[in-house]
Amino acid sequence: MRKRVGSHIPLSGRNPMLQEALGIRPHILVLNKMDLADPRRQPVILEHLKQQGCSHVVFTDCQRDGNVKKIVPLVAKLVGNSPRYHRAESTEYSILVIGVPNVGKSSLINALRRVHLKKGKATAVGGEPGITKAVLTRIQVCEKPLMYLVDTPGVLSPKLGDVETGMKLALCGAIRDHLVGEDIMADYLLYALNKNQQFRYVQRYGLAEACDNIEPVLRRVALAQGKTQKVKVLTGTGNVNVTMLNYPAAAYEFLRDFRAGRLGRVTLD
Ligand SMILES: Nc1nc2c(ncn2[C@@H]2O[C@H](COP(=O)(O)OP(=O)(O)OP(=O)(O)O)[C@@H](O)[C@H]2O)c(=O)[nH]1
Repeated sequence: MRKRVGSHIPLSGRNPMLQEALGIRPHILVLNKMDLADPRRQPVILEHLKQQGCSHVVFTDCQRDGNVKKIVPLVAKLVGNSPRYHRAESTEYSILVIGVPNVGKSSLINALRRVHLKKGKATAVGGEPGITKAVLTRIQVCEKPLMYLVDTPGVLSPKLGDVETGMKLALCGAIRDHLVGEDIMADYLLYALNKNQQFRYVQRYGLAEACDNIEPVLRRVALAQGKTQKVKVLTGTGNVNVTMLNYPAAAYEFLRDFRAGRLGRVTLD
C-alpha cells in the first residue's frame, strides 16, 4: 500500500488517520511535484519524516518522470521484506494510491505506465463489471513484476489541524479556491513567499521591492495581465463607464503563477 502528498507541503499534506490505518502494511510516501518545492529543504524534511517513523520517501516529478523509476523496485523490496505478504501462489502486486486532491495521483499512474510499459494515458484493465469505475479500478503500471495501482479520489483529513494547514492545502489546490476565497489565499501566499525568502514575484510583476501588502502586488498583477473590468457608474449627468482593476482575477492569476512554479520553488511546511 502506498500514499502520497505534494512536495510543497510534505507535512501538512499528510493525513494522521491514514498513518494509523496503514499500520504495518508496507507503504511508501511519494512526495510529488518536487520541481515546485525548494530542493534545499529536502534533507530536513526527510529527517523530520524519519523521526515520525516514515523512512521510505521518494520525491518525484510526474510531469518529467523524475525519480518515477525508483518506485516499483522499492515497492517490490518492501513487500518482499514483509513476511505477511509472502504468498507463493500470487506474484502480483496491488497498490493503493492515497493522497490529498490535486497532488498528482493520476499523473503518477500515467508516469509509471510511460516508464514501465511505454504507454501513455492510463487505461483500466481490471475493472469489475457492474462496479462503478470511479470506485475501484485497477490499472496496470508494470509487467515485471506485475503491478497494478488502484487510484482513489483525493482524501482530506476530516479535521484539519489548524487554519494555516488549511491555507497550505488550499494553496496547493487540495481545497477548492472559492471555499477559502482567492483574496485571502493570495494574501497568505504573499506572506509565505516572503517568509521563505522567495522574492521572484518582485521581478515578475515589476515591483520596486518586496512588500507585505497584497494590494500593490495584485494591482501590478492586474495591470501586467490586463485584468481589468468596465464598471458602469451612475452620476448626476448620466452613466459613465469606468475601467477598474479586477482584483479577484488578479488574485487567481497570482495563485496560478505559484502553482505552475513561476514564482520560484517553495516548500510551505
Ligand atoms: N509541476 C508539476 N505538476 C504536476 C506534477 N504531477 C502532477 N502535476 C499537475 O498537478 C495537477 C493535478 O494532477 P492529477 O494527477 O490530476 O492529481 P490527482 O491527485 O489525481 O487529483 P484528484 O483526482 O483531484 O485527487 C495537474 O495539473 C497535473 O498536471 C508534478 O510532478 N509537477
